[in-house]
Amino acid sequence: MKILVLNCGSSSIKYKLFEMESKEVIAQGGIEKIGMKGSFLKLTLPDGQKVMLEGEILEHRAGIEYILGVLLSEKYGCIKTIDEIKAVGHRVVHGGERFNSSVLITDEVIDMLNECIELAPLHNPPNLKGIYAIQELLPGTPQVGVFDTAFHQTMPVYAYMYGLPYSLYEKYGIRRYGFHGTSHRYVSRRACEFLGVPYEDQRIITAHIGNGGSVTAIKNGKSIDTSMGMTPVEGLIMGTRSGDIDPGVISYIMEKENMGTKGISTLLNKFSGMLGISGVSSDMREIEEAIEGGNKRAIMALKTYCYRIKKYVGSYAAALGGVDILVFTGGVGENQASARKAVCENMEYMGIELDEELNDSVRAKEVVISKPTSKVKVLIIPTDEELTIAKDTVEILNQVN
Ligand SMILES: Nc1ncnc2c1ncn2[C@@H]1O[C@H](COP(=O)(O)OP(=O)(O)O)[C@@H](O)[C@H]1O
Ligand SMILES: CC(=O)OP(=O)(O)O
Ligand SMILES: [Mg+2]
Repeated sequence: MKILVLNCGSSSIKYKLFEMESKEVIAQGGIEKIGMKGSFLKLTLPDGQKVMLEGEILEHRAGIEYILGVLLSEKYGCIKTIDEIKAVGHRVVHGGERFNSSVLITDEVIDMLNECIELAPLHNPPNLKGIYAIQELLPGTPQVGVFDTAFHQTMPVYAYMYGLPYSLYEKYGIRRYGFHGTSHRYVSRRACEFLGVPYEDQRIITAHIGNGGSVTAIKNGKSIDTSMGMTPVEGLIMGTRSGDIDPGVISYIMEKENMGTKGISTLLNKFSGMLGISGVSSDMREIEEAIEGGNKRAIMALKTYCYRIKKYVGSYAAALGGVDILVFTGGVGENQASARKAVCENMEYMGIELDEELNDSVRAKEVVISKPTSKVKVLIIPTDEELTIAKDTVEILNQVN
């Protein structure tokens, strides 16, 4: 059975087509710069080769049509007819309090997703565009929504409530929701399978550090706290997002710089984080290059970045009453040894003993990187949000059929 997974962002669409019997990815790629000059589709061929196909892709529907065309094409395709795609699974960023697990997309669900737009004005509209496009282009094909927020719906009230007037929670749903749930769920479970321990009685901290990043505390298989909040800007310092700051700073900047709400939101989401501190880039590889060249601000940015992750690990150890497993994932977590080392440094008191040599020599594979004597097992688990979405999609199809 073939399942198409879509991750529709504001200017991009990532896709993977899975053959579920073998869990194999039979086609993958992404469209970037939708609605801008120079939009293109980049696909990875089965032999790993990358191909760029340029095209005027003005909106999401056209993008998905383009993707389906490529999947069917003689040159780069892998299916003969469109109905080989049995279902489509979508990454949906914000499910509010309405969704604590993946769902079959119905008209009622679409109405609820529209209600969640206010909570995630940047993320949910493109997700919905992807759903509408499939309704039109593949009519009758079941669609499943897999939410970033769903896994964190188990957080206790004292972890998700802000210190604000309660009426704002009642009126607008202002509370902490958390994101990257699909990734935290997948890597925490995989880590337990890999170690051969029961998921249901472990205290786990997962650090998903990519472009966006979040840390989650998982107790007995349930998320009990996570570093992102009502929006994905809270918590860690990220590629371009500020993470935690004193809320007083916001009104101060707005006043001093004569900035409106749009301006401050763009500043915190797009021009802050590693990019803002270093002045070099939001991309960790470019930061590393600058550090090698002795760039002081890049060095400071990386220290600040790692220190924030370390503080979350420490606070979640407190929330969990101890830690059994610490997992690193995401582009940085999987690949950058120096960040993992900085996070784990001087944490022996907590039972974290990193095998530094091993940590330096491994990347992007499932591996234990702590010493055998370490009380906390530290692991790298490459995340696979798309496979998780595809599996959820099959599970839901089986439930409704
Ligand atoms: N080999 C590497 N070494 C260091 N950082 C890397 C490496 N590969 C990827 N990264 C970093 O991972 C980040 C992107 O992570 P990823 O999880 O792919 O992002 P996204 O949140 O967009 O899915 C970038 O900062 C990138 O520089
Ligand atoms: C929700 C979110 O922050 O996602 P990403 O890190 O992929 O931008
Ligand atoms: Mg990612």
